[in-house]
Amino acid sequence: MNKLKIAIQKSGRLSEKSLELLKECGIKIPDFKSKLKNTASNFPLEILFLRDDDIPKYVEQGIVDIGILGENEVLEQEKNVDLVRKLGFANCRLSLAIPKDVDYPGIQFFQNKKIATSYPAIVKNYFESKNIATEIVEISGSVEIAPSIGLADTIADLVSSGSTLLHNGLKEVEKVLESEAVLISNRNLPEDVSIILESFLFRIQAVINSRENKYILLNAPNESIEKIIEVLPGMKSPTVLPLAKTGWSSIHSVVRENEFWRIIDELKKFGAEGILVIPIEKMVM
Ligand SMILES: Nc1ncnc2c1ncn2[C@@H]1O[C@H](COP(=O)(O)OP(=O)(O)OP(=O)(O)O)[C@@H](O)[C@H]1O
Ligand SMILES: O=P(O)(O)OC[C@H]1O[C@H](OP(=O)(O)OP(=O)(O)O)[C@H](O)[C@@H]1O
Ligand SMILES: [Mg+2]
Repeated sequence: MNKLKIAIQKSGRLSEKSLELLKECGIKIPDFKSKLKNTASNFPLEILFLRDDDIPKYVEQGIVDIGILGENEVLEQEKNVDLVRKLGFANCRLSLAIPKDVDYPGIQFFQNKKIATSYPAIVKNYFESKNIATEIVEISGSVEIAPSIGLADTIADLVSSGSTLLHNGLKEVEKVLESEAVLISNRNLPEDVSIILESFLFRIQAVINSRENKYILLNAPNESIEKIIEVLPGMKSPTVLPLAKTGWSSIHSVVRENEFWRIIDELKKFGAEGILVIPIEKMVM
């Protein structure tokens, strides 16, 4: 039987979360730390552990069928691959930063400036679209050091918490793009491999749904049930069960993680009590 071949980052910002995703999809990889190529024991998947920069090329050439890496790297390399789906981790942005004591009047500041970056193609396209002439200095890491050693006037690099910029005397002035981990695929997958990919994506969807949602249980006076149901969407509609105490019911539903606190406040207003919120292991819609 044919296998789906996936490339994930060997070590770095994406590796742990990529492996965690496979694990939550129920895929077992024996002895994964010591082998750069491995086979899952319970799913037709072969895993290659690579430098993230090499993944787009391998996917384009069909050496692997799919890969997990940062959207920033996919955009930079402009390879012929399909971006299949976003994965909701390794969220960051590619931003322009300048020395913190320098005034920033607006994007024209960058006219004729030297910009150090590991993302020359993205930065070049960005400034070309704005008709601003710049000189790009390509470096592969420790980009934030460039202005302080006279290598460039400014930088374009990935930012998440902003602490690297802060510790290197820089301030963020423009966001070029937002990025997160994505799954990319070769454009000409054989039929049997596409079928395995579909089944893998189905599992990923269930895992991501479960991460984005919580199961909620609460008790409410019967006269509030209608109002409470209005704020609790549920997968179809909430489950309502009578409690032993007359005039009261237990309501069960699913809420989105990012709406959770707003919903809780409304529920309390309608007299909800004993609210329990439980993580969901897997969620198939
Ligand atoms: N501070 C951050 N917060 C969140 N995500 C980040 C951050 N920095 C980088 N990333 C994401 O993680 C990806 C991998 O980053 P990492 O620093 O591990 O890459 P690398 O040094 O090029 O690794 P490799 O050794 O595999 O070439 C980046 O392309 C980006 O998508
Ligand atoms: O805004 P922050 O939370 O400080 O994160 C930003 C830093 O993270 C990334 O580097 P990383 O630590 O992955 O090192 P590397 O570039 O050497 O791989 C990025 O290149 C920035 O330097
Ligand atoms: Mg790399």
